[in-house]
Amino acid sequence: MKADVSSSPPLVALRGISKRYGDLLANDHIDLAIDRGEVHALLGENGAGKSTLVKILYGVIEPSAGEIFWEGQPVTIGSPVEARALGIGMVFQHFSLFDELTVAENIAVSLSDDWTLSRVRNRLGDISRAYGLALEPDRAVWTLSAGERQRIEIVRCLLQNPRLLILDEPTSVLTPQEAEHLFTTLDKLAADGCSILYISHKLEEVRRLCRQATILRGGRVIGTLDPRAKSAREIAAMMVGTEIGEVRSGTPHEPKGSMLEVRDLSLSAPGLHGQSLEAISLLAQAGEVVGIAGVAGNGQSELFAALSGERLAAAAETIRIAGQVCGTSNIDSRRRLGAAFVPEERLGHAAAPTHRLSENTLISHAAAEVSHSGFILLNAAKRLAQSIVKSFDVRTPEPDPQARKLSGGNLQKFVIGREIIRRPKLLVVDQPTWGVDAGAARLIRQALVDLAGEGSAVVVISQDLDELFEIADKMAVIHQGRLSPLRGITEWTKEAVGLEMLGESQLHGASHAV
Ligand SMILES: Nc1ncnc2c1ncn2[C@@H]1O[C@H](COP(=O)(O)OP(=O)(O)OP(=O)(O)O)[C@@H](O)[C@H]1O
Repeated sequence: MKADVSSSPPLVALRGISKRYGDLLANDHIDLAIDRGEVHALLGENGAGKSTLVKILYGVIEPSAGEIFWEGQPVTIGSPVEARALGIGMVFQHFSLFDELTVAENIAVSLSDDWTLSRVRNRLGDISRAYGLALEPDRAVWTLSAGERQRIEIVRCLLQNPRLLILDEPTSVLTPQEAEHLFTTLDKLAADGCSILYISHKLEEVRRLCRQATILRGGRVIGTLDPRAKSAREIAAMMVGTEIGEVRSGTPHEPKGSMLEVRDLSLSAPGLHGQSLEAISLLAQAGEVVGIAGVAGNGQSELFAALSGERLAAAAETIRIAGQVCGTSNIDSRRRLGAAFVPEERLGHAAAPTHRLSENTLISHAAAEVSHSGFILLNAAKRLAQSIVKSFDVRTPEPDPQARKLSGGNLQKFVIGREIIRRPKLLVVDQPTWGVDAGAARLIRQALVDLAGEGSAVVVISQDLDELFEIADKMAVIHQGRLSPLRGITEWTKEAVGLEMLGESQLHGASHAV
């Protein structure tokens, strides 16, 4: 630790921090020190104990053992209020916002009383501009995309001039340009002496940003390093303890018939500020992965809601699944046609947090295998949950835990596994590898490619362009509720996708002969 050699103590030092959940040691005698102005990465596979450690530092959970030193003095951080009083700010992986309140109101309620609404509004504009984090103060949070919600969390912290800023997967829902803005901001903050503890599974950005990294595995520190001195591949191998391979492409397949056909789908915006969908047409055939790229907030969640039946189209013929018209059918009817859906928000939308994994299988497996004559077959549900856990390498802290007890990436594997194991004819998945580690991302991508290889159609809505280039056979880009033409993946370049994302392809004459 740097503390021993530098003349002044580090800003924060953790010594022997442990956290026990029943038999599980989520943190096992962790030592970690961060100097002023240091950008320090906390790395580790899903379930390694990263969130647990930073929640301890932010006063959300109490450690079972160990000490925290702030500028050399022992401190007890009993709550987030105490953490903030010390100068610790945190941006969480799961957002904690009030849907019905506006952006400015959400920020004001979380700050101390001297932050009046008008003061927040005034500062919000400055901060948003300075950091490239565009936000409209009067928009209700429920109308915002995940990316925009995360911006609120980041701005909320920055308004408090933190001395240590903790960011848990901050770029998962940002566009590459927004992420680059954020890095510039973080560089500036660090140059001004603010320390940053940065959790990310994106190792290239860790290499771009951080000078120090601590790697956790199984709750223990297994090493510290300068991430610039190693390749992303080497760091990933250290994290999971083994080399991570590439996704094997499926056997080249001839698309075999339409599994999803969308014709001229238009839907008004769900609320004042949501995105309307404009004449969307899309074809996904058996045996292929179709990618939908785009910047958050351009209609992805509205498209997902329309495809899944959470919102209904005006005419049934607008959407066909496996050849059957279903534009006005609800989600259960669409599941009965052989479709499966994985929404972006895993906790709350895709999984019920306080229910056990076995109970969470009922969300989409209500038919046949886990119920009979209206009765739930609990043992069958448990067996099903177990087989998902096994096939998708879901690491659980106990047998059949509540969903909220899983780390973010492990819950994602469970939710995707729950749908894939049904062998749907059509799978529509929104942001499949959000917050999952390199090993788990590979597992999920491979599972999607394999599903298509077995003859299903897979529609992947993703902000991760590299992911789409790796697994999609065809791709379209969504921008302001309109979908670009669907093209074979090899016909796309990153530049062409970028222009479509910005809605500028027509200006540059890149597409659409009329
Ligand atoms: N409330 C809880 N009760 C029981 N076990 C828990 C609880 N919260 C976390 N765990 C377990 O503690 C371990 C560490 O989880 P943690 O969320 O810290 O991992 P992580 O490294 O942040 O993972 P990810 O990258 O997936 O977010 C996991 O095995 C997790 O299942």
